[in-house]
Amino acid sequence: MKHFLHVDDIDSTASWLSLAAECKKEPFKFEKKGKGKVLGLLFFNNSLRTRLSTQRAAYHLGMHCMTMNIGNEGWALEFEDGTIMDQGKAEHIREAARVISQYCDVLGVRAFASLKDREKDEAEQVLHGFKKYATIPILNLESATGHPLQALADLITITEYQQTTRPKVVLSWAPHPRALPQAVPNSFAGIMKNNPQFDFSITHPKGYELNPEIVRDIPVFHDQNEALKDADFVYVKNWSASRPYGAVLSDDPHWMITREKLGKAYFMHCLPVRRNVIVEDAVLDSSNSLVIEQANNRTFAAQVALMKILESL
Ligand SMILES: NCCC[C@H](NC(=O)CCC(=O)O)C(=O)O
Ligand SMILES: NC(=O)OP(=O)(O)O
Repeated sequence: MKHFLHVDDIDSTASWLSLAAECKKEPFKFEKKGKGKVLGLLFFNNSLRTRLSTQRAAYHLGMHCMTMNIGNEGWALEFEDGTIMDQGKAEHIREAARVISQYCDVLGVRAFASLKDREKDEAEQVLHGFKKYATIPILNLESATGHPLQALADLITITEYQQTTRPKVVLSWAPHPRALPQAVPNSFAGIMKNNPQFDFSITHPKGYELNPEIVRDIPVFHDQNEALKDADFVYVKNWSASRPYGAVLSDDPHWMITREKLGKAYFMHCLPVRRNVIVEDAVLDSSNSLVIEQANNRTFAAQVALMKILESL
């Protein structure tokens, strides 16, 4: 039984990418693989792309899909052990995960970082709670620290559009009015690190350092203009600071991506994106923007991850 929790669960980039291309060319080629199987999708947070693309991927594989906004519609879940449950939490993860495992064959979970309690976020309390107590494989639909399905879709997109063997890919921070998680930039940096064929670097203001275990030798620039020079792909995302944990230290509009800054590069973002805050209209409305193609590749990233899980059952 294989889970898909992290970009490191992609055991061979080449084989996953070629399977994604096969699925994209002929989406129903493997429609017998999931026959009679049920995919459960649990959302503790909002979603457009992840919810619909994963359902679509399940359809391509002949799986039945059940989706629940567990954060709003389910019983409030307790994750701590030994608690006297006389407050707001009605059900313990120990029962909930085992019960769901009787109804589903694979379980997708979306549970963002709280951005309040670093320890709980880094321990992936929700995702790992389901992994520990469910008896079926778990698919990460964006957790506290990672969004591997997004990173896989992004990798598929870059390989489709790259014009040189070693394109320059830059991950750039951009301003946002709210505090957002580091899950997307962590997984994008992680998948780039696992694929050294790309000339990858990161740019962000001081104080927005990503997880040092992921960043390690990746070049980091605090001067965005210097970082973006001659880039082929500019992947843009806001994230909140690591110290103080979850803080918004800067809303400097000079970090917004403009047409002038982008030059000839392709623009990438996982969506949803705030127009004229993260990036100006002229970029999103130009042929340099790959955001719609990235969102399309979410279906095939999910289809490949589900196929790998189904093969392991
Ligand atoms: N799944 C893709 C991104 C999800 C989330 N973005 C957001 O919550 C943006 C919401 C806003 O713009 O208010 C994030 O950054 O991890
Ligand atoms: N990119 C992404 O995960 O989008 P949703 O949050 O809409 O699922």
